[in-house]
Amino acid sequence: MEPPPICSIDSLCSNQISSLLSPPSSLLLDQYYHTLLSSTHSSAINVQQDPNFGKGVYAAMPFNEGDLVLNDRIFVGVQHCQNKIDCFVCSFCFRFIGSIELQIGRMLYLQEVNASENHGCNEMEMDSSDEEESSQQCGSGSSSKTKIPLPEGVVESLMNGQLILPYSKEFPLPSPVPCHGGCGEVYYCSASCAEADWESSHSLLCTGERSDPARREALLKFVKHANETNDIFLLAAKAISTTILRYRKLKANNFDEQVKRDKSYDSNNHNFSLLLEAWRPISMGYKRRWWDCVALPEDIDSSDEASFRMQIKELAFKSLQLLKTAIFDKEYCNNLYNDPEFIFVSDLVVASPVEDYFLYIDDLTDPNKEEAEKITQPILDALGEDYSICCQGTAFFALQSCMNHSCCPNAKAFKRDEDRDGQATIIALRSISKGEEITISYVDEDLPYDERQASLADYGFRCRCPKCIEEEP
Ligand SMILES: C[S@@+](CC[C@H](N)C(=O)[O-])C[C@H]1O[C@@H](n2cnc3c(N)ncnc32)[C@H](O)[C@@H]1O
Repeated sequence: MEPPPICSIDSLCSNQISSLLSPPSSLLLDQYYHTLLSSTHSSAINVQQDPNFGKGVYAAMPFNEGDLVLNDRIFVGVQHCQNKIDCFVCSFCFRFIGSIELQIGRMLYLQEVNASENHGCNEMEMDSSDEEESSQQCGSGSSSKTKIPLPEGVVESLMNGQLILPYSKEFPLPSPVPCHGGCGEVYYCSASCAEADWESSHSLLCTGERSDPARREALLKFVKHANETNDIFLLAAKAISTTILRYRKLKANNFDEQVKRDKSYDSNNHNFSLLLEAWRPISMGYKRRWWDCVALPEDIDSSDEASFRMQIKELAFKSLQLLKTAIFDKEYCNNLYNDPEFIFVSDLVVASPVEDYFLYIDDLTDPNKEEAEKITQPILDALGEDYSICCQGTAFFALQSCMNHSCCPNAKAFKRDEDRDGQATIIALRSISKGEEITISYVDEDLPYDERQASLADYGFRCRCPKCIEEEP
């Protein structure tokens, strides 16, 4: 197979690219995380470096079992393509929107359309998920055998608000706010989320009538390619767009000041340092090349690994070229990011209010339960197991991504009842003393030693936590 062509930018700007990709200095790291922790009021933790494990998160105060250690905001995140059929969520904070009726009606309607068109997205799904995981990820249709369709017109009545389900008022959801760029693709839980998303990335990625027609066409090609291959490219597009927009903002704010201060300043150098500044949240994160760390799918023999990796490397290049055509920014593209290195991403999960609703109905006592179930049972039968599908996606969390793994962790990522959006919530599993490292488990820590190491190999490292050192044969 032909290796992908090397873009001339690599040779023209190789110095700048390598300076962007080189690991940040300890001083920069300390300054960055100090500022990030104070701006997010996360005074309970700090980020320190260890010669063996790199960055890690440490307790700046003691925690008791069950205490909240960290609520980490999403820096960039995307909902998985197929999950969009099942869960209608805010495109910025991933909170469920609309109403219980709209969630259910929309899910049943879109599952039906999807089944009849029979063209799923992510046909070449290639993240570390195994088959079971990716069927959960796709959600739709996973339990179609046990589903009993609703009488005609019911789905429509759920979607248009004519049918109100008993007790659904106990689960109010924010009204959907459409994207003001007019793309009709994304919705939000509030005007402030719509604005924040527009400002941070969507103004470059919107395919609505406010965008230039040539760009729109190029963007649609990029999105189609991502949907047909791997939606990690959509996350990368958000990260790149966020950087470009941060850069433009920094430049606009700094330019006049610099000219006033220093009439002989070198604008090229200055712009490059602003670009570095804009890229900082990503450059500080833990990064690896995507095609190197994607787990080898089970149906691919290890002797074919090299050609598999070459194939997905080409996919990444193709995706990057399509994105560049769509959101070309001369200064950004000539200086930054021609090499799809990817930040360490985490799963994004938000529990479904539809599941909570049916659990609530189940907990009612007769005669209220009996009365409610006359209406809700046929709906539950139509949904099958899909009634509990949660919002799933991938996101980059600036602080959570600094947390090292341990097979005997003292904290875990856990959604509490009040956590209704995509933020990463970390809870103490036991008492943690001040100064102790806070660790989470990336895999099931109850698996035997060999299986843990095999699972962690998908994350690209061999675990050296105290439990593994002790159990090492
Ligand atoms: C999400 S990052 C954690 C933060 C990272 N230490 C850093 O410097 O940014 C995951 C990476 O940290 C290292 N790491 C985390 N836990 C480890 C462990 N238990 N044993 C060995 N390396 C570990 C591995 O290099 C892994 O790929």
